[in-house]
Amino acid sequence: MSTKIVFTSATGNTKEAVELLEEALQDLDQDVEVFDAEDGVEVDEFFDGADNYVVASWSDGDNGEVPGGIVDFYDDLDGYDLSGKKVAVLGTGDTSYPHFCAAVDIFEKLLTADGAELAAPSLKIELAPDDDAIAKIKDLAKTLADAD
Ligand SMILES: Cc1cc2nc3c(=O)[nH]c(=O)nc-3n(C[C@H](O)[C@H](O)[C@H](O)COP(=O)(O)O)c2cc1C
Repeated sequence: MSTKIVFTSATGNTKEAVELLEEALQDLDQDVEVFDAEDGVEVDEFFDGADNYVVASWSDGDNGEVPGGIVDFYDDLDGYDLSGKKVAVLGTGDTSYPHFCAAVDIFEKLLTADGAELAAPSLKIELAPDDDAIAKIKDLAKTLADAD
């Protein structure tokens, strides 16, 4: 099985979560490709050639927004046909904001509206991954590896 991951991270928490997911998938003999959204990954190139697709983002704005680093990707996804694609969403956030991990909810809504199927429940992580979050990331990797 293969997984492509696109992420955005400003201070490193989401990047760390993505690196942990990449390692966990590789430990399960999965093929993994990771893309930083700030490098300008195109939606049609990203959603091609893998079994699973993961979108990972931190949350920005007082009421929760998609960060600037991944907003072009987000905008291009609006109305895109993702039927038949298996996706998962993860994000880091801060529970002191009114909408914890808002970008996770925003992406989950858009991806499913585009017809994608959730391969795993969305994963929300408080700031940098702690032991509990690391265990959940490993569970996510296992779910993705087992998805058919
Ligand atoms: C300007 C700003 C707005 C934020 N808004 C939210 C928010 O609405 N919800 C949330 O859960 N976290 C919010 N956060 C917290 C970040 O999402 C959190 O620190 C995250 O782990 C940063 O990820 P990164 O290290 O990958 O950049 C905000 C942080 C900043 C700086």
